[in-house]
Amino acid sequence: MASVSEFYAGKCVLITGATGFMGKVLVEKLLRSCPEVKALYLLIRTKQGQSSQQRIHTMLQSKLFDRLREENPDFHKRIIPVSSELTQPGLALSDEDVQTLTQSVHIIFHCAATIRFDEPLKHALQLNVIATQQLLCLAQQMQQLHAFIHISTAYANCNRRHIDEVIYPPPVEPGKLIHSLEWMDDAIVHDLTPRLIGDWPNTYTYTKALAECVVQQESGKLNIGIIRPSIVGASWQEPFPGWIDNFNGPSGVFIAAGKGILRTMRASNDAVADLIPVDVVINLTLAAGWYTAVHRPKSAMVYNCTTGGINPFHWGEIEHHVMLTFKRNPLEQAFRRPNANITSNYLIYQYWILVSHKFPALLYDLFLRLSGQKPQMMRIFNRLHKAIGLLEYFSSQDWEWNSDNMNMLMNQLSTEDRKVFNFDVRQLNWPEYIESYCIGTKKYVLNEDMADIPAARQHLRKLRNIRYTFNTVLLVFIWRVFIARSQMARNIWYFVVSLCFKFLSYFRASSTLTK
Ligand SMILES: CCCCCCCCCCCCCCCCCCCC(=O)SCCNC(=O)CCNC(=O)[C@H](O)C(C)(C)COP(=O)(O)OP(=O)(O)OC[C@H]1O[C@@H](n2cnc3c(N)ncnc32)[C@H](O)[C@@H]1OP(=O)(O)O
Ligand SMILES: NC(=O)C1=CN([C@@H]2O[C@H](COP(=O)(O)OP(=O)(O)OC[C@H]3O[C@@H](n4cnc5c(N)ncnc54)[C@H](OP(=O)(O)O)[C@@H]3O)[C@@H](O)[C@H]2O)C=CC1
Repeated sequence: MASVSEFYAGKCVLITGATGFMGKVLVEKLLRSCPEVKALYLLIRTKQGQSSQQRIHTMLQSKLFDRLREENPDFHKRIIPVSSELTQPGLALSDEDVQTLTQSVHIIFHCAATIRFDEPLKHALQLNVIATQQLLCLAQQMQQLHAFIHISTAYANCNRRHIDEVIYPPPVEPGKLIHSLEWMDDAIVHDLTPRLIGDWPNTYTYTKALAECVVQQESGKLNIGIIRPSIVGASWQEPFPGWIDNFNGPSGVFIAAGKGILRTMRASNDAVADLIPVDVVINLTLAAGWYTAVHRPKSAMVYNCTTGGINPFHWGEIEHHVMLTFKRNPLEQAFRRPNANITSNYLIYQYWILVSHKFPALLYDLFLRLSGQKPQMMRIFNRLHKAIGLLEYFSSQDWEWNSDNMNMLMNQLSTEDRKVFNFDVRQLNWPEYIESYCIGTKKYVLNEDMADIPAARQHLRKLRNIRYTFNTVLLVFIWRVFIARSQMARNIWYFVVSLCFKFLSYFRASSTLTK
């Protein structure tokens, strides 16, 4: 049987969402590990005045492609950008492009989606469900298509505790919802959203559940694979450890904690933190493309791509390793020294929000006002609170995913493919991974130079001295106010001072005697 890279040789691959976090890693890995692949058709919309060609050109300059550029400088020749706005009828493809795609594409990887938790339902439905439906419709017309791989999420069924590798019945018939929302204006949909999404925490997970159902309904004779990654984090090994380029999921939390802004968050210490490195997800996705095309399973195969059941790690442990890493490798211009704690107790959480977030923000904004600058800290904290509020659902509980298909797929690979397309998360060393993840946020998200770490450490020492001074002044001030008002406080104060004095005299006398 052909190996994975032999299978992709001479094949034309269509990818949506190629400019996104996972899409980029997919493009890079496909070109690097399957160098004989014929062409990658990337469906890209124009954005901020940039055409799809210009956007690809910019994307390929990024550090992510450094290794590939070195190994194969001509790699870009296999990339064919196709202008497409997925929320438009017919995916806004030109007739010419439809013809090319239907004649030549062999495998589709559908990654595009809106992953915002606060996306208005109509838009989330348009992109995550209707666009998927349209892409499947296009796929049905493709003459040589071997496999359609849909990227879903492990949280599409987060209303359940135990999640098998099956497509569950949808919360509502997708077609009916699409028709009902068509005539409603945005305000009505907004008011109805909580009722519609029911047990789901946001429009993202809800529409991803509907999308899976659409994939099943519209699959016809297509060979379908559905990949359900959990919380996708920085790369573990490839193209280099720690690569990450966004603030989504835990990355923003790590950065905010490293900068000393975030001091507390609601999460359960003992809940499993189901992070999965992006390169693991992409390796599994490519292997699933191969398996689906070669074995043509009768019904859609679902792959829960998670770590919790195989190599569990908990939020409490993540907190410990994140703090350790940022103390050793501080971020530049930190607001305060990194010191964050997670708690599942609502009252304790509110207390720390007040004392460690709001109070310092107020003080800092006061300082900014007094020095003639625009206050900004309270605004930053309000946004941070909104973001961590949206993540809380995922960090405060855990789920149990069955990953039999992931294990089955691994057993189907040759020894060589298991190395090249490694998704064996038993080998993942969590403390090492979390360290390289945090360093990755510093290097690739914040573009900070590792050579500037001594200066960042110096800045932390300065912040520590400011804190000591501030605390001492505050203590003396409070005590002075207290002493002025209470006879008992004065008596305690005189007692403590005389005790110290006596101790000092005794210490001096005994040291003179011993000389
Ligand atoms: C206490 C420390 C120790 C840590 C241990 C505990 C950690 C617990 C972490 C728990 C994490 C749990 C994560 C669970 C996620 C599971 C979900 C399922 C997985 C998936 O299937 S999909 C991926 C998940 N999707 C997301 O993560 C998207 C979530 N984001 C949003 O919905 C929106 O961004 C949000 C939060 C509503 C904010 O919207 P808005 O205010 O409109 O801001 P923008 O998004 O437009 O961003 C503007 C600007 O700010 C940057 N940004 C975004 N987020 C952050 C952040 N957290 N910190 C700093 N900066 C951030 C963003 O990049 C934009 O910058 P520009 O330069 O582009 O303007
Ligand atoms: N990140 C994670 O933690 C997880 C992600 N997933 C799933 O993985 C997939 C990829 O996620 P991720 O890479 O993180 O997401 P990103 O937000 O990074 O990327 C989304 C991609 O979709 C494209 N896109 C969005 N809207 C349109 C549109 N109207 N027309 C054309 N293209 C569009 C974006 O293009 P543009 O650059 O033009 O905006 C971008 O390329 C998604 O299906 C998501 O549900 C699943 C589990 C976890």
